[in-house]
Amino acid sequence: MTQPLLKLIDINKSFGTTDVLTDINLEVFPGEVLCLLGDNGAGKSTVIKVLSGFHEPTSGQVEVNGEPTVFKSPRDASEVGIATVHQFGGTFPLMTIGRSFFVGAEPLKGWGPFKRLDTRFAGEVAVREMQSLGITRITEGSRLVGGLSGGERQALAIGRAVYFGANVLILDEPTAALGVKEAAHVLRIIMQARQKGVAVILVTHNVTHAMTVGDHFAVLIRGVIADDFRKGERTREQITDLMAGGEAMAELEAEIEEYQRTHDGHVPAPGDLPANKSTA
Ligand SMILES: Nc1ncnc2c1ncn2[C@@H]1O[C@H](COP(=O)(O)OP(=O)(O)OP(=O)(O)O)[C@@H](O)[C@H]1O
Repeated sequence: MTQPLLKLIDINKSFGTTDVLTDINLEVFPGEVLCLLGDNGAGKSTVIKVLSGFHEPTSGQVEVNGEPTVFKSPRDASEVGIATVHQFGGTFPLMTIGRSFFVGAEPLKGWGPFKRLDTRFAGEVAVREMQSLGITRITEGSRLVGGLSGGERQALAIGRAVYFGANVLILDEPTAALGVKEAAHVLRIIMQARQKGVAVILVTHNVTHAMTVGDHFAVLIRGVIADDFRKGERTREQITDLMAGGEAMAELEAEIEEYQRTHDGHVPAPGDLPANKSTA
């Protein structure tokens, strides 16, 4: 098997006395979609922030292509080809598509003090890259980003990341704010990035979306990987139950342990534990 592009080994992350991630082990290969699933507060964003250089882990090792690597900043992660696209594509509504595509890496034309953005080139490349991801409605690079749909903005951001050489694409809830058709389009784009050999890490609450495009799945509950499996190894119901029930079960287990600790190891009788907080 080829080497993982990116690997997390025994990663722990604490903020002060709060342990947010515990012994996270994950790997992602080229041309593979790894889905990171989990309920609110499970630690998904924190994993992404470790992977993209925003947070240094408290302990553990990140490897890129088998090499131990320390990201001191997001720039370090982006230099090795790790790109993160956030929910709304991280694009600028008042910019043209072309300018937004090249922001920070503007293609210039002219000479010396007369250098200016080559708007035609920028627009052409942006439109071509969006079209290569199946967004054929967009033909003018001079259109404003603010007029694009949510799915089109995602395509612009993903196209940009791939064009600038991303080999690991981290997508943070890319379908969360989209309608059904737009979400399907974004999932298609993810498959296209995967076919280009990009390793995709898809962070989502949506089990259906994950199961549609995922090759490998990790379910986070309270900062721990509660399950790690490949396509076809779990049913949709099993994953949904784990995500919905895992948190409540962990809470109950902690309450029972606490009761036993403070009651000489006795098992709690009915009524001894706090009333059920869940209304589900
Ligand atoms: N800088 C921080 N300082 C203290 N606690 C933090 C910090 N960042 C995150 N946390 C805590 O870590 C836990 C995990 O948060 P995180 O944002 O990673 O979860 P998530 O799975 O991405 O949730 P959501 O789906 O709601 O975005 C939460 O309890 C959060 O309050």
